Amino acid sequence: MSDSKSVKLVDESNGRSSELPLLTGTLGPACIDIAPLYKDTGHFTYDPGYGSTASTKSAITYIDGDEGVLMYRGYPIEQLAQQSSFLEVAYLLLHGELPNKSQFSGFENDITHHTMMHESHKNFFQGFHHDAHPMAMLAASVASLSAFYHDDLNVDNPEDRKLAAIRLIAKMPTIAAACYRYSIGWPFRYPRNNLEYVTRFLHMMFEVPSEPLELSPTCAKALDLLFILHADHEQNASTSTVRLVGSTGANPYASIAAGITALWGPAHGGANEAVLKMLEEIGSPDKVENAVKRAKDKNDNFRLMGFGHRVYKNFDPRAKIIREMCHKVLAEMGVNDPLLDVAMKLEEAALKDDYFVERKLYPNVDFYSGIIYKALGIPTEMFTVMFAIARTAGWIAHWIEQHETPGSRIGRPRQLYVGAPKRDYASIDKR
Ligand SMILES: CC(=O)SCCNC(=O)CCNC(=O)[C@H](O)C(C)(C)COP(=O)(O)OP(=O)(O)OC[C@H]1O[C@@H](n2cnc3c(N)ncnc32)[C@H](O)[C@@H]1OP(=O)(O)O
Ligand SMILES: O=C([O-])CC(=O)C(=O)O
Repeated sequence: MSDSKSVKLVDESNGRSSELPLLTGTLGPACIDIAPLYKDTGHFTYDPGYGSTASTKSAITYIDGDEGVLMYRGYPIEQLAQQSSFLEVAYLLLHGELPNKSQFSGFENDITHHTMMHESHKNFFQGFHHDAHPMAMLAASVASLSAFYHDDLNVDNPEDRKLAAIRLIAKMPTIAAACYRYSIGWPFRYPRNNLEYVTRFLHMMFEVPSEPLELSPTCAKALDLLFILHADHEQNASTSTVRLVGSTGANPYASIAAGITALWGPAHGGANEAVLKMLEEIGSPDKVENAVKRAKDKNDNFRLMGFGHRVYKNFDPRAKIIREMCHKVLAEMGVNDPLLDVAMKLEEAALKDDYFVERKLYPNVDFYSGIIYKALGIPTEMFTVMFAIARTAGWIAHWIEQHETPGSRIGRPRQLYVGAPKRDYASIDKR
């Protein structure tokens, strides 16, 4: 490869070399001339990073990246954020319609029934190093669900798929809280099933024996809102991973565990943890200018975490809602976090800077979420775990949709081979 914008293909049979631009497009007959090894592949599209390839049809989530529009099953995210609850949104993603009262109470009962972790499942945690990252424990723990619920699971049976979805959505907060408590050496808490989804999770996270946990309604509402906003986002890297793994017929727990590992990366869901660390590193509003300067320097690998998006070339609508909630939560909790001043100054500086304006780099969902998590007492290492709890609803909705779609095929992208042409093997003493 000669540089990042083109690829050099050499035909050693005649010594000809050609530069092939790294552009999205179709390698048709013209390619035959450039790359003899492609003669028999005919026609395919080269699209690094899948910038313009739709891998599937889906009826779950719609995004208009130029206008900053996001809808779940046709409902604008702003309306869901204001009027719905995470569990209702999970039902909507799974079933395609909002539930009526009896459907919702049935769904809530099903979820509540499955909140417990198997007692033997807890033993897995003892094998983890005490300072393991909670995302590492979460991924391994969710993958291990395959070892508990395999006997009765037939991925081709709609009832089994539904049960797997309920189990995952129900157990995720329990497993997530266990990851946190193990990391600080506290005993696990059983889920208190008389509580609602979000409050139950906060109790499992923070409750200390014999001390009742005081939770403000703002705290629970803020977390529920964050869960709604993170629940789905069409073919992001982790959801595409779930679908790719799912396309092989792998069980849902294995598929979702793969999604968790994809989410962990700092270019994706891991950005929420990276944002907070970046804001702490910047430290004060007067250091923002230097951070922006560094982010623009192509010789410095520092990027503004929480900025930019593959699809949104306008404000991420979720970031607007979270920013507003961030001010509200901090005000109601009486928290004065200087990191919010750094974040606001950073947003202001980037939005005025030609580099960010020309590239249409705006704050994304991860930019302000960490400041709310921090105010709620969630430790930084748990931020991506929080994202994973919410995204489980979207992941499993996609996994189910994939299995319900007739004619779904195994995911199998092609590659553009840029290696050596055919050559003859030489024995080791002749090399
Ligand atoms: C839940 C989520 O997953 S939301 C995304 C969370 N990730 C982050 O916040 C990490 C920071 N952001 C990024 O790394 C990127 O913007 C991504 C991964 C989100 C999107 O990546 P892509 O769509 O592949 O965009 P790409 O990396 O090609 O960037 C386009 C241009 O903007 C620049 N750019 C993109 N994001 C940033 C950033 N955060 N800071 C500085 N420059 C940036 C790139 O250097 C590139 O510049 P160039 O044209 O001069 O080469
Ligand atoms: O859509 C993406 O690429 C990333 C994202 O915002 C998400 O997964 O929520």
